Amino acid sequence: MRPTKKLGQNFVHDPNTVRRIVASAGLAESDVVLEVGPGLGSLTLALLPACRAVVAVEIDPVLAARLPRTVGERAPGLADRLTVVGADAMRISAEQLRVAGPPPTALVANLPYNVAVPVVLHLLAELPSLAHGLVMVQAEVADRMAAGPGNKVYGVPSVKAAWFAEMRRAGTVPRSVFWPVPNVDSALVAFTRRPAPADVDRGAVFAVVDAAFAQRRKTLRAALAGWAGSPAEAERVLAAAGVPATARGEQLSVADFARIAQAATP
Ligand SMILES: C[S@@+](CC[C@H](N)C(=O)[O-])C[C@H]1O[C@@H](n2cnc3c(N)ncnc32)[C@H](O)[C@@H]1O
Repeated sequence: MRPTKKLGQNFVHDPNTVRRIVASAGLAESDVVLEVGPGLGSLTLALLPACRAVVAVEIDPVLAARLPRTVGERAPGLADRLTVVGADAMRISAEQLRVAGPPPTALVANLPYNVAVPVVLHLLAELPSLAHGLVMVQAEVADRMAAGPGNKVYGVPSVKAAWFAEMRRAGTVPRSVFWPVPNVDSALVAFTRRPAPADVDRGAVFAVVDAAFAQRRKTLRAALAGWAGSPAEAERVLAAAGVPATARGEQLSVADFARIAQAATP
């Protein structure tokens, strides 16, 4: 096969890395694992003995068609634990996965790098059954996903990820374990879902986050003026939320953003 860059096809050929990913994922025997982008199946083969079932979502029809055969040849005793769904993980619905079997409880994936953040956010939003997981992503993306307020790489992905789960870095992975070798290093991010930080519409909170970081260097009074309708209204909402109007988005936690959205909700 010829790997395509567009689909982020860099395959892990190192058995130690694959074992490390599975060990770091902290799977229980009862877990149903959602694997995004199984590719040639190296991670899939290591996941199957460690959990109850694997649902593998692969966008590339050639790879999706080939995977059951690979598992049938390499791990015939475990082949009935695998379901392959040929689909785009960024758009997949809970309903599409429901027909594939029991709801997935864990996400474990070596993600296609160009869409890693939107895939993780989409799956956490769409599948409330996902309680924990471990993903391999580009090292800089891992930093951003796990960053807290005040960190220089804290931004939209950090806050949105924190809405759904506690995210933490779980080690780095050298580029040499991939074929073809990518021009970036990778890192692991582990997560555990947590209750939503507030009883407020997620879309409303994310709209505040997008507005606050669209003009990162500005104070919230200025950055949120367009979102609120005017600088005065932004100031009123911020005061009601107990957030200083002179603060910047990069200083706020997801709970602060939730309070701002709540204060703006009639
Ligand atoms: C980085 S490779 C990982 C392959 C394999 N898991 C491994 O570790 O060797 C990413 C995989 O995701 C697939 N992929 C890319 N975009 C996708 C999408 N939107 N939905 C599902 N799979 C996707 C690619 O075809 C590729 O197989």
